[in-house]
Amino acid sequence: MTDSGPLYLTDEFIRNNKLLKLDKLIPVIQNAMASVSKNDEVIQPPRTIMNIPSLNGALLSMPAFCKYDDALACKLVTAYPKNADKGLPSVQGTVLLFDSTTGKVCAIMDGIEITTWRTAAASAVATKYLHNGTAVLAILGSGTQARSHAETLDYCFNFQQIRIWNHKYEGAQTLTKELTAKGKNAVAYHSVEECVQDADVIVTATFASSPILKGKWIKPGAHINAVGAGINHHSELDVDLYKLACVYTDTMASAETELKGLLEEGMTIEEVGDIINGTKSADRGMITVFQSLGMAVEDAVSAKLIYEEYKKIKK
Ligand SMILES: NC(=O)C1=CN([C@@H]2O[C@H](COP(=O)(O)OP(=O)(O)OC[C@H]3O[C@@H](n4cnc5c(N)ncnc54)[C@H](OP(=O)(O)O)[C@@H]3O)[C@@H](O)[C@H]2O)C=CC1
Ligand SMILES: O=C([O-])C1=[NH+]CCC1
Repeated sequence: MTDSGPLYLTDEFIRNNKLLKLDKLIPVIQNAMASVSKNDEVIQPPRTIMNIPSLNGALLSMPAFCKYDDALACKLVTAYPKNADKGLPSVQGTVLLFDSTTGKVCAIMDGIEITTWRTAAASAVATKYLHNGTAVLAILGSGTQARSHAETLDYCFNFQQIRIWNHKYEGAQTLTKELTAKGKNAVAYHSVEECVQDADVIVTATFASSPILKGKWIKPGAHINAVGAGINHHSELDVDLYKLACVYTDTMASAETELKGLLEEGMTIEEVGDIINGTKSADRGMITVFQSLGMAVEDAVSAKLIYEEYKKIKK
């Protein structure tokens, strides 16, 4: 019996062949988020987060099975915040996609495209279910996630203005110029307070290890997608903001360990999936926070989507 081994898809191939288009990815991610909040549809053990303090890096292992999409996969992903100094992405990884009936590896994929777009798609889904307005989008950070969030959220909501703040102003200017070149009304800000004033939707996508966003700056009813995962998952927003807001996440199973600090403060956290499924209703009018942790099942269904799209172009 001959076996040519698993398919290998690079980030470049996935990007160049448009195997992860937003019109297909967003519904797939929405289904995954909804499935997590239903019994029996997703198997997703808490991920292993191995911090390596001496190297200022981390390695995460993220396996998942989604019955709905028949997607069995495992992502290994690293986060090295200082990689920009070396001209490398901070978050890199590999996703193994398995045949769920035999356990055979059917594809090995680079994980940057998957992580970049599935994270923004999850924020777009959360925003769809929790927001109250879409005139002004404010993004804190100007890296990979800031870019994918600008594109994905604008694709979904067509904002009148996109504001960018970065701890180094040049980063905000660069991303603003890129967005302006694409015909967007984009503005770079020196101050976070001014950037988020009266914003309807805010994204935090930085490696900040102490709070950069304060509750007192946010207008009532604004929605925040808190994406950054520096030293821990809730370092970008100050505690007062969490206290003011209704807080949602992607999976409570991870929140119980990764958001332990917030839960110990007595905060209630709900899954966005329950809102999608209609089993709970959103608190419209309140400030809402989607604390994105990132889920293995998002990687699994994205890898499955890429594999199916690849089979179409190879026919
Ligand atoms: N929730 C999820 O599912 C996922 C979360 N993430 C997290 O999202 C965040 C952004 O990732 P990504 O865009 O890939 O990384 P990038 O390195 O591409 O971007 C990081 C951004 O954070 C800024 N930054 C770095 N250090 C600080 C600091 N101390 N204070 C404030 N800003 C800072 C950088 O600015 P500059 O470059 O100018 O220094 C840059 O704008 C990370 O925390 C990452 O772990 C990533 C993937 C998935
Ligand atoms: O979910 C994910 O892939 C990640 N979360 C933080 C860094 C990478």
